[in-house]
Amino acid sequence: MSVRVVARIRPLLEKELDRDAIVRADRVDDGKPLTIVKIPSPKNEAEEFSFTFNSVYEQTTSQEELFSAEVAPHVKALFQGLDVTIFAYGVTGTGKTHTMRGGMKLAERGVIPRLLSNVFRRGKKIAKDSDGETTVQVALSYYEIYNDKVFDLLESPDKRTPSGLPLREKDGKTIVVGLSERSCEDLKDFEKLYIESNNNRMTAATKLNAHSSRSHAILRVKVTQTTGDMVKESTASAIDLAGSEDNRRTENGKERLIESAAINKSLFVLSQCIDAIARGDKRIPYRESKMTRILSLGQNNGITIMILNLAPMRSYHLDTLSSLNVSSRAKRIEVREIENEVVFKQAPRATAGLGGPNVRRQPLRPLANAHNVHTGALAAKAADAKVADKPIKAFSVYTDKASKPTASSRATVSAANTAQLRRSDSHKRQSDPSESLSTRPTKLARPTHTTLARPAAPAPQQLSISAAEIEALVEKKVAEILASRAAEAAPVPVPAPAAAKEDSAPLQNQISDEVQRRLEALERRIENDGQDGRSEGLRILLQARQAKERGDDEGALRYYELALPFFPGQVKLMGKIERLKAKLGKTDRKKERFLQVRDGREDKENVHESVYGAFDGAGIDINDPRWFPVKLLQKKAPSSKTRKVHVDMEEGPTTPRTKKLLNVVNSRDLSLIRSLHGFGAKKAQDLVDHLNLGGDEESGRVASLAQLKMLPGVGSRTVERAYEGLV
Ligand SMILES: Nc1ncnc2c1ncn2[C@@H]1O[C@H](COP(=O)(O)OP(=O)(O)OP(=O)(O)O)[C@@H](O)[C@H]1O
Repeated sequence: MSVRVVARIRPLLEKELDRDAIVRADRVDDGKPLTIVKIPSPKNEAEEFSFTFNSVYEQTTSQEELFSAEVAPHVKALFQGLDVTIFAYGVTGTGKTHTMRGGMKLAERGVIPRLLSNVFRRGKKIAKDSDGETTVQVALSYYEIYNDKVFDLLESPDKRTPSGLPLREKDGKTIVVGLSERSCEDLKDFEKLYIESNNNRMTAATKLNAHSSRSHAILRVKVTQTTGDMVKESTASAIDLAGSEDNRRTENGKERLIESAAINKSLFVLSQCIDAIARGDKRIPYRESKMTRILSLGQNNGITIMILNLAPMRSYHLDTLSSLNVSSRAKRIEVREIENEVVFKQAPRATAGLGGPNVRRQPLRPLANAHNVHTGALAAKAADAKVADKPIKAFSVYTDKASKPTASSRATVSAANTAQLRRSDSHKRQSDPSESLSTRPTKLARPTHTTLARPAAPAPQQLSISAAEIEALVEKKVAEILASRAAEAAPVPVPAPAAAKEDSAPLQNQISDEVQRRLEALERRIENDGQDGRSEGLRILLQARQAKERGDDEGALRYYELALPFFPGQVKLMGKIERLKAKLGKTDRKKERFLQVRDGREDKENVHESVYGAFDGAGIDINDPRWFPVKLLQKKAPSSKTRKVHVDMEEGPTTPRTKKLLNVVNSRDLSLIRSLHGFGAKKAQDLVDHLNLGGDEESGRVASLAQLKMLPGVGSRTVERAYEGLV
């Protein structure tokens, strides 16, 4: 499975003015292809956000150029049996339909007709080259998902039922019951069908765009190649997604809000799936929305191309940032190292403010969560319900490649912005070593946030930061640094506890030089810790936690097991492993029994005995340090005290200590027996039960230590420990 995420900036439309264009394509270096989208910060024009993609297509890119670069190369793969899925994602009016469907003129035709044209051409060539031995059939289905309901676009709208077409599982696949499929002979055939069915597509007016598409339109092109008995089937899916705009800026009515909630939910799941595919996760949450479920997204070997459509206009500013953010998450894995960079410019640009005569599209209310994926309240709710801990945007922050920010330029960054940046920096990844050094997130960048956050003049509270507060700050920062390290190694950022972030926000703005110094010292300490493997272990643990949080139990188990050698004998960690194993049906009962001992669910004191008694020869490698701390494995030579006990038990006279021990045992008093070393609750209870079976206190009396050690469940080691414990 592979994902490619590209951005396409549409040209200015007739009434749009050049001076209102704020989105531009850029490259990491001269001579390199365009891979960066740059957009100013809505809060501070002096700052510019950079989002990196696999490829960026600027305003002048023609339909032909886009198709040749992004889709045509995969037609071959389609005929080799791979599934190809192409999405157009973006805000209403950014050119999704133009990209996928295009105009009527030949040059304006979009991805879909070009794809079909290529498919028919290649199909014919294959048939010809095989002298007719191989036949190629092309069949289409075309449907839309509107308000989470599936409607067949090849059928007339009056045949629709309000609930849409049902889904069923068949042979492990999700099928849309009753969805029609039409075979297509050639391009003309296709165009006729496609034009007809597009008329059926649900469109509804929103304030943003009178022809706004409020449904996802999915065209599936099934290619069947038959050679004798051999049948090869593959599917190309082209999806024109519904607009991803923020409801709060569209003044939608109730009906539109319901539509938007459904759209946002499915787009959210889509972005999660794309992310998961790109990370190479085993678990893709494709079942969580109808669209991804029907597409079985990420379930087969295949190629997914996501085209992010962008309007260059200022009036789309916040929505553009939102969708850049979503798509960059998807892209992050492909271009791992330099996504979502925030570039601090040297000096504020003398650009116009956010207003302007051409700002027609949205009132630019400053939204605190400008970087959220879907900022609509309903979407947030849906997202909360589905994924309680949606990963935070992974903004890497680095200094402008031309020069590092000077003190003065740093000072231009507002505290609010830096708080936002700080939140994200904990998820920063390492730079791609292949990138020039100047473009890499510099180490300087991370601590700089705190410097940036420092008010120009020290606030009075700054002086009142107590040692405890500094400690708390340092703690938090360490957690952030560790999380950041983990994020560098892991594909997905760890969501740091929201509460902690909220708490720290006001304080972090007051970070003093002292804190800064201590943070640096701590960083160094963590670096040094790394040498003894502990921080590596912590990093793996964090990865495990991330996997667990995204519901990937298999992955979590793998990481926990990997972390175990760094923390041999760690009871909690082993407990986690066993619980996960139990959940995944992988429990080894014998190991579980051992863990009961280790967890204190069984007698901890008796661990030696349990190790050698219960597990000896039971298939557990007791020399495996993952399971047993070395200390416990080394059978110690009996101490002089132990030897004394042996003598005492076997042949020596009854000492006061022996008497005392036997008295406790013979008292049959549970709490007294439990107070003995080596006697946990269960062992004590077993002993009392056994003694009670033996008759009254006189007849059932234990007369010697040798007799005591013969009792079931007691053993010589227990007796030794109990004896030693009685000082
Ligand atoms: N690359 C382009 N070249 C020329 N015109 C374009 C381009 N992209 C978009 N347009 C024009 O911009 C307008 C909006 O595009 P389009 O309808 O494709 O947006 P959309 O994202 O599909 O919107 P919706 O979500 O409402 O369907 C249309 O008039 C379209 O012709």
